[in-house]
Amino acid sequence: MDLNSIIRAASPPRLGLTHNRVIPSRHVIQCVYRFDSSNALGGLNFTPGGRYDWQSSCAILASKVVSQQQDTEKSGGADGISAVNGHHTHDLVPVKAAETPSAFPKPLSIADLLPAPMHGSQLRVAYQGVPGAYSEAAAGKAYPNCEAIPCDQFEVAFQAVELWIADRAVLPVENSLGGSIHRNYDLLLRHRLHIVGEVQLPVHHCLLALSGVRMEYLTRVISHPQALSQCEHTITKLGLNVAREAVDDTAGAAEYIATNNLRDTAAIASAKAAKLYGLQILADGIQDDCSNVTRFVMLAREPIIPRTDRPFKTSIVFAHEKGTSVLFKVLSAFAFRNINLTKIESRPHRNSPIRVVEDGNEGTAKHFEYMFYVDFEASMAELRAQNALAEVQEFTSFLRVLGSYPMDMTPWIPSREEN
Ligand SMILES: O=C(O)C(=O)C[C@]1(C(=O)O)C=C[C@@H](O)C=C1
Repeated sequence: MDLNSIIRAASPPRLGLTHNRVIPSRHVIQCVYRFDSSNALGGLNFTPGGRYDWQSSCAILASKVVSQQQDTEKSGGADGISAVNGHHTHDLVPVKAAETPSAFPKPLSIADLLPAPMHGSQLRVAYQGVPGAYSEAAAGKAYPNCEAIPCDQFEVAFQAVELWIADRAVLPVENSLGGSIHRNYDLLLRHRLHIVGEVQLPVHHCLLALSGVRMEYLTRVISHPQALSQCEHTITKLGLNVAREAVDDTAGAAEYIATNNLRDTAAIASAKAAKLYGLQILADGIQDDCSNVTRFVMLAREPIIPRTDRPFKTSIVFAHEKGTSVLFKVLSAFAFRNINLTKIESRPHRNSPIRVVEDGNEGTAKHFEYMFYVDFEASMAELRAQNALAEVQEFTSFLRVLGSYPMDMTPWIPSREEN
C-alpha cells in the first residue's frame, strides 16, 4: 500500500456543504423552531400559547427521502447513502407483497421518533476537521465510543445536526492562549441548536514533516490559525525562518503535506495526526504554554433538563438597543445574587451594527452595537438564575438562553502527547 492509499484508508470522507443532501439510512425527520425574541427562557419551556414559548413543528419528510433517494441513485450514491429506511433502492421493484414483504417501506415506529441516538446505534458526533484534529479528540472525550463525523466547516457541523445526519456537534469556542473562536459564537446565534455540555481539552502541539526533512529545510509552516497563534513564540525560538500559512484544521495540514509530498513545509498538529498521515515529529510540545487548553461545547437539537445535583453552567446572549450603557445593570443582576460569571464576549450586532445619534449642535455620533455572550455558574433550575434572567430581560431588547449544562469538572492535567 502506498502512502496515499494509507491516507485515503485512514480518512473517511468529510461532510461538506455539498454533502448537505446526504440522507441517513432511515427516515429524515425535520424540526423547525421559531423563537419568540421576548423569551428569556428560550428552549427551556414548551408550554404552548404562552409568552415563553418555542413554537415547534415536526414534519416527516418521507416524500423528500424518496426524491433525494432518486437523486442519489442517479449519481451512483455510496453504500449507506443509497439505502433508504433500511432498503436498498434496487429492492423497490414491483413484487407481490406476500412473497417479499421487505420490499415495501417499513412503517414508522416509536423508535423512529425517539430523540437521538436512535435505534440503539452509536451516537454520531459532527466535528470540524479531518481525523487526527483536536476537535475529533474532544468529540471522543465528550462522548466516548461515539462515531465521529468529520465536516469541512463549522457551519456544516451545525447543519449535520439540524438535518439529523449527526446527533451532536462538538465545536471549539475558546482557547487559553488564542482566545475566542468568534466564528462559532456567530454561528450559535444563527442556528437553533442548544448547548448541552462542555469539555476542556489540553492541547499538545507537534511540528510535523515528511520523513528525512530537517528543520533547516523548512520555508513554511501551515496549520489552523489558532494553532499557529498558540505556537508563535516557540516557532521563533526554534530559529525557524518560515512563512506561516493558515489552513482549515491542524490534521488537514498534516494530510496536505503527506498528499502533496511537500519537503519544504511543516504542519502544527497532534501526534495522532503524525501517525495517521505518516509524518515524523520534528519538535514535540511546541505550544507557548504547557497549560494550553481549548474549551469545546456540545450541541444538540434539544436542550437538556437543567439540574441542581451537580455544578451547571448557563450560556446566554443578549443585546440592548441603547448600546453598552446597560451592561453594568445586566452584570449586576448576577453580582447581587452571587452568581459567578466565567466568560463575557462581545460580537458585532449583525442586524443593527451601528447606532447613529444626532446632536443638532455637535453633529452626528456613530456607536458600534454589540451582542453580548455571557456564561455564568448556575443552573436554570435554580431560582437565583431564573430571577437574574427575569431582571436581565428588563434591560435587554433581545435575550436567548443558549443552554444550561453540566460544567466540565475533570481534574486539571496539563497537555500530554496523546492528542
Ligand atoms: O484544527 C484542529 O485540529 C481543531 O480541532 C481546531 C482547533 C481550534 O479551532 O481552535 C481546536 C483546538 C486547537 O485549539 C486548535 C485548533
